[in-house]
Parts: sequence; structure tokens; C-alpha cells
Amino acid sequence: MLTVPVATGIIEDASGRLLISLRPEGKPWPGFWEFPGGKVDPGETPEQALVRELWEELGITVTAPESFRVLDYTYPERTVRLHFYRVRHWTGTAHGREGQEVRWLYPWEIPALECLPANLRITAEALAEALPQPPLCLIADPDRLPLLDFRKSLEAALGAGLRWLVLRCKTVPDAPTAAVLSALCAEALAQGAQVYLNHSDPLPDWPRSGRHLTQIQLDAGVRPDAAFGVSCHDAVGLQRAARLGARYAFLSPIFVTPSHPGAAALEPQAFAAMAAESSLPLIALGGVTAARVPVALAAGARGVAVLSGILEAPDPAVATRAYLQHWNG
Ligand SMILES: Nc1nc2c([nH]c(=O)n2[C@H]2C[C@H](O)[C@@H](COP(=O)(O)OP(=O)(O)OP(=O)(O)O)O2)c(=O)[nH]1
Ligand SMILES: [Mg+2]
Repeated sequence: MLTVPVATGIIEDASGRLLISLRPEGKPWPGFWEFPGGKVDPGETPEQALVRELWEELGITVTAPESFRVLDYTYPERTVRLHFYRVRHWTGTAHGREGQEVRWLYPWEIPALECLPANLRITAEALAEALPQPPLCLIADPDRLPLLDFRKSLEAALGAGLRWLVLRCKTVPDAPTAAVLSALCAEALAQGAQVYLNHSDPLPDWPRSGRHLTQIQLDAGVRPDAAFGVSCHDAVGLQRAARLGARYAFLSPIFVTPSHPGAAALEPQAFAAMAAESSLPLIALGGVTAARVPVALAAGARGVAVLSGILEAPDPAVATRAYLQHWNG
């Protein structure tokens, strides 16, 4: 089959919103949302096609587009080679010059709409760029250690460069414990880390970046009004999390874990298949030792989450650095 070259623009405004447009009747995939653009004409470079298409479709003149990704996708009717560009500079006001509806949305709002299937990965990449860096998440459960040890271990991990914390409270802490946990959240934020709270309703008033939900909470109708991520275990959960506006999803267990020795693991192969189909950046959880980080990343994980591998390690700072070396070099 002939491969049709296409140039499309991921147009981003100063607040980080992206422009998407609705495909009109009369073209393949009517009623699906896409990034504006179109087929490269004979004799044109993809960049020239981009500039022409964004003028024709939106009435804007693009300057200095940056090449972002090239990906091939096979639809029943044709194979396309999509040249995606990031567009941050243009003149004119973007509007649907051909009568098509256009919307400015944050990347996490896009999966709520029916989008062209080839674009899932682009949305996942846009969301992955906004993850805490490095994308190593510590799931810290204060029930698993005496509180003073918990505090010391967490501070050691932050000192070693940890920048992403999910504070998991399976039981509602008493007032003195809550005061310590709230102070730890503030400390982590002050060090430049992001803190996601995994706690039942009502959510305590601790400083945080967002909320982390279990798939069970999501299924039970809990709907955070701010940034959130979800722990998922299957494709249905991932899709629901994406449609509701999650920024990321944990997918577990990628490996067999000592804590759930009987539970079946996805293994990297099934993980990779689910990552390829998801518009969310997936974080691998479950049995991910520092040595296995490359395997998880090769399976399409955009980051890894660790439960016992850091806080319960003999030296949490050394354990944190062992994980972080995969990103810090
Ligand atoms: N514009 C655009 N096309 C995309 C995206 N993702 C994706 O798979 N495609 C596919 C759908 C189509 O098969 C092809 C673009 O073809 P098109 O028919 O929209 O091209 P065009 O704007 O030049 O339209 P036309 O007036 O020539 O019919 O690329 C995307 O984000 N934007
Ligand atoms: Mg087009």
C-alpha cells in the first residue's frame, strides 16, 4: 500500500493548551478530532505542507515549527506517515476557516474526545513531558514503618533527588500523625517534588500537587477537581482514567512481586501492548527493582513507581540513587 505523507501541527498557546479540530463530513473519519494539517503535496517538504495547511485550515502564519515525531499508521483505507510539528509561534488568530469546529484544550482534556487513533501516542507523549522529572515515583505508605523512621527515610529519598511522591494513606491517620504527614508534604513541595495524595474522602487539607486514585475509587465515582493520576490494572481502567482527564496511570503488576507472589504479572509484553493503546503515560509498578528499570522503559513505561524498594531499603538514599541513575546518567 502507498504511504501518504501528512504534516500536522501541535499548536500550543502560552498556557500550554493545544489546538484540536473536528474532521468534517466528506473526509475519512468524520467527527473525529485531530491536530490540524493535511497531506503533503508532490514537490513540497512536510514543513512547507504544514505552513500551507495551517493557513488554509486555520488562517494562521506559522513561524519556526519544530519537528516533533514522525510515525506511520495504517488505517483500513491507507497508510499515513505523520510528520508532527510543535508550533509555538504564529501570527493571526486561529479559527476554523473551512467551517470546522476548533478547541483549545489542555493535553489531559483531549482523551475525553473521540480522536484519530494514530494520535493516542502523541497525547501520551504530551502528558509524559509534564510528568515530574525524573519520573521515579515513590509510593510512601506511613502504615508500613514507625512514623519517625518513615520521616527519616522519606527525607533521605528527597535528599537523594526523588521528585515524585504518592502519599498513600490506607487508614485515616490520627491527628499527631496527620500533622507530621502534612509537614512532610510541605517539605517535599519545597524541595521541588510533586506530591499526590492517595487518601479516602474527605481529603485532608495537606499541601499537594494533586490526587492519586485507585481504580476502585474511580469506579465508585470519585472525581477529583484538580490534577490526578490513577492506579490501573487493565485496559478498561486505563481507558476510563484517560477519558476522565487523568494525567498519568500506574499499570501493575508489570513483574511478579514479593508482596503478591501468587498474583499473575502482566510481564513486559502485555504491558507494552497496553502502553501502545493508551493515550496516558504509563508508570510501571510491581516488582520493579533498579536493575529492571530499563526493561520497564523498553516496554513503553514513561516512568516507574516503587513501594518497598526505597523506604524499606537499608539505605533509602542509596536505593533512590540506584533508581535515578537510569535518568541522571
Ligand atoms: N490532519 C491530520 N491528519 C491526521 C492526524 N492523525 C492522523 O492519523 N491523520 C491522518 C488522517 C488522514 O488519513 C490523513 C490526513 O488526510 P486529510 O484527508 O485530512 O488531508 P487534507 O487535510 O490534506 O485533506 P483533503 O482536503 O486533501 O482531503 O492523516 C492528525 O492529527 N491530523
Ligand atoms: Mg486536513
